[in-house]
Amino acid sequence: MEMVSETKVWDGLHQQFTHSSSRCQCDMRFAVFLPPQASQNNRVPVVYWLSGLTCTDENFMQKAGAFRTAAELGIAIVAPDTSPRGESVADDESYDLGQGAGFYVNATQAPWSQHFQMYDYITHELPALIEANFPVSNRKSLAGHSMGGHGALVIGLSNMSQYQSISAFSPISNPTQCPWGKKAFTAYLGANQSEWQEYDASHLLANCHLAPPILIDQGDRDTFLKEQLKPETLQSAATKSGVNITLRMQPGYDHSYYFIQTFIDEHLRFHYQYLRQ
Ligand SMILES: N[C@@H](CCC(=O)N[C@@H](CSC=O)C(=O)NCC(=O)O)C(=O)O
Repeated sequence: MEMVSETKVWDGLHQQFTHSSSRCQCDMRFAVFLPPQASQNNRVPVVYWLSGLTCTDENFMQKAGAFRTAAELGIAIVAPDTSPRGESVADDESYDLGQGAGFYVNATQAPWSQHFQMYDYITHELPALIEANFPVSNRKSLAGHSMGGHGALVIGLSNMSQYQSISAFSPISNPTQCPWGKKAFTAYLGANQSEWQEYDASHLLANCHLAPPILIDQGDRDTFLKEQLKPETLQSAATKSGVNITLRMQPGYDHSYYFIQTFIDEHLRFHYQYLRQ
């Protein structure tokens, strides 16, 4: 691991790193916020934040305003990049495919499959790296926005014993049935749509009987709401399986980090209930 930056904030530390990823076969970048309570004698729990399309490790850390409450509660935050990157990594000229748009899946199709293994990277490689190198415990939760909300729901619902809780802002809730998801899944997973289901939160939720606590916030003035996000499908899936989720429609809010900034404290306090021991 190589440190790229270190900055004191709210008595804690914001740090950025690059490291060589065995799963993605390239250098990957992530950011960490360590609260002041973190030390080798006091390992703190972690919220993994998964960002949306076009984001890097920096969008959430710079725009969400999460550090004051994370420092108060003693929660570390890890924000990975949203895809592999680099000149030797496959890309597409559109903003919703390729670099910056990894969709948290393990790609099976050329040219993506060599590096785009984001599901395994987020689920296995990154937590192992974080737990080996930082003063954190193995108690962890997932949160994310839009494409990252999809990632948080899919990874949390598929690995329930690993995560204490899941939250999402404006998640892509039914990616097999929306334009962003169809485009990405066709490219990364191929044309056989039965291979897509394991990465669709609505499908996973409809077919499970138990889930970690789930909180979702969605702005009703989000321009992506009807065509791309479809939270009503997630609610129907939860109703079908009898799993309880909290889905809050927030009047007047859009898809931006202004919305995330408004409710991030509530999401951190939600996770804290389940992360503290
Ligand atoms: N056309 C826009 C679309 C990109 C966008 O809105 N990205 C969101 C996530 S959308 C779903 O995953 C985002 O978080 N942007 C970064 C930010 O800091 O706001 C565009 O090209 O920007």
